[in-house]
Amino acid sequence: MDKRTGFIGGGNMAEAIIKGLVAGGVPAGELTVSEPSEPRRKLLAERYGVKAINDNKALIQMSDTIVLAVKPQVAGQVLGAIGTGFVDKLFISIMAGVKSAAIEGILGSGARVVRVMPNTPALVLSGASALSRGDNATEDDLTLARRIFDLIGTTCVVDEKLLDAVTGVSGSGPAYVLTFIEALSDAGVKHGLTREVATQLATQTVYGTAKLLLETHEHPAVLKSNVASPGGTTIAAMHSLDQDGFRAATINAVDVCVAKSKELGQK
Ligand SMILES: NC(=O)C1=CN([C@@H]2O[C@H](COP(=O)(O)OP(=O)(O)OC[C@H]3O[C@@H](n4cnc5c(N)ncnc54)[C@H](OP(=O)(O)O)[C@@H]3O)[C@@H](O)[C@H]2O)C=CC1
Ligand SMILES: O=C(O)[C@@H]1CCC=N1
Repeated sequence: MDKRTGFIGGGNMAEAIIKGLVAGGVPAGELTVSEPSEPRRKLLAERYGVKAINDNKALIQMSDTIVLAVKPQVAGQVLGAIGTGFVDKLFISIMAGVKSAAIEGILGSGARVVRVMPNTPALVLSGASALSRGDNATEDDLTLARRIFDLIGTTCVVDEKLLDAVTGVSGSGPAYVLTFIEALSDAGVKHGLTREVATQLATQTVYGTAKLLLETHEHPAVLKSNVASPGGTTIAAMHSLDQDGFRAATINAVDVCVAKSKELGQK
C-alpha cells in the first residue's frame, strides 16, 4: 500500500484490521486512528505502533483512505461533523447496514465510498470480507479496498443489496460459531472432560472441519456423510440435532440479523 490509511473509530473491528494490516506488512507509520477514548488510543499506539489522535477532521486531512469504523447508530452524527467536499479521498465504510448513498448524501456529491463487511477473524489474518462499490467509487478504488482486506483474509465482491445477507452469514457469524464451540465444550464437561480438554477438542474440531471443507471443496453434506457410519453414533446425534431445530435455529438467527442490518440502514 502506498497510501496513508486512517481509521475513524478505534474499537474492536478497527483493531482487528489494524493488527492484520501490520502483520501483513503495512508499515505502522502509514496508519492513523482517530478515537475519543484515551485508553484505547494508548493501547492501539503501544500495541501496533500506529499514530492515535482524537480529531476526525485532522485524520481526514492526513489520510488518503479513511476507514469508517464507528457504530452505525452514530454514523450521521460523526459524518455530519467532518464536513463535505472530499472527492480526493476514498472512504471505506465497515458500518453494518449504512448504505453508500446515505454516506454520500452526508459527505457531499461525488464522495467516493466502498462498503465492506469484514469479520473479527481478521485479527489472525483469517477474516472473510465482502466488498461493494458505491456509485462514485471507481474500479481502482474497489481494487485498492480489496488489496487492504486481502491482507487480512479472503475477499469477494457483491452487490450492495447483498451486504445485509453477508452480515448475517459472516459479519456476525463468528459469534454463532463461538456459541457452538462453547456449547460443545459444555457438553464435554457434562460428560466428564476437563474444561481445557473439552474446549481444545471442540475448537480444533471446528477449525479442522473448516480446513477440510476449504481444501476438498466438497459439499458439506458429502463430508458429513463420511462421519456418519450406518447405525452409528453420528447419525443418532444428527437426528437429535434436527429434532431440536438446529438448522432452523441457525437460519432464524440469520433472518433476524439480516433484518436488523436493514433496520440500521433505515435510520
Ligand atoms: N465487531 C464486529 O465483529 C464487526 C463490526 N462491524 C462494524 O464495525 C463498526 C465498529 O464496530 P466495533 O469495532 O465492534 O465497535 P466498537 O464500539 O468497538 O468501536 C467503535 C469505536 O468508535 C469510537 N467512537 C465513538 N464515537 C466516535 C467519534 N465521534 N469519532 C471517532 N470514534 C468514535 C468508539 O469509542 P467509545 O467506545 O469511546 O465511544 C469505539 O472505540 C460498526 O459499524 C460495526 O457495524 C463490521 C463487521 C464486524
Ligand atoms: O453486531 C454488529 O452489529 C456488528 C456487525 C457485524 C458484526 N458485528
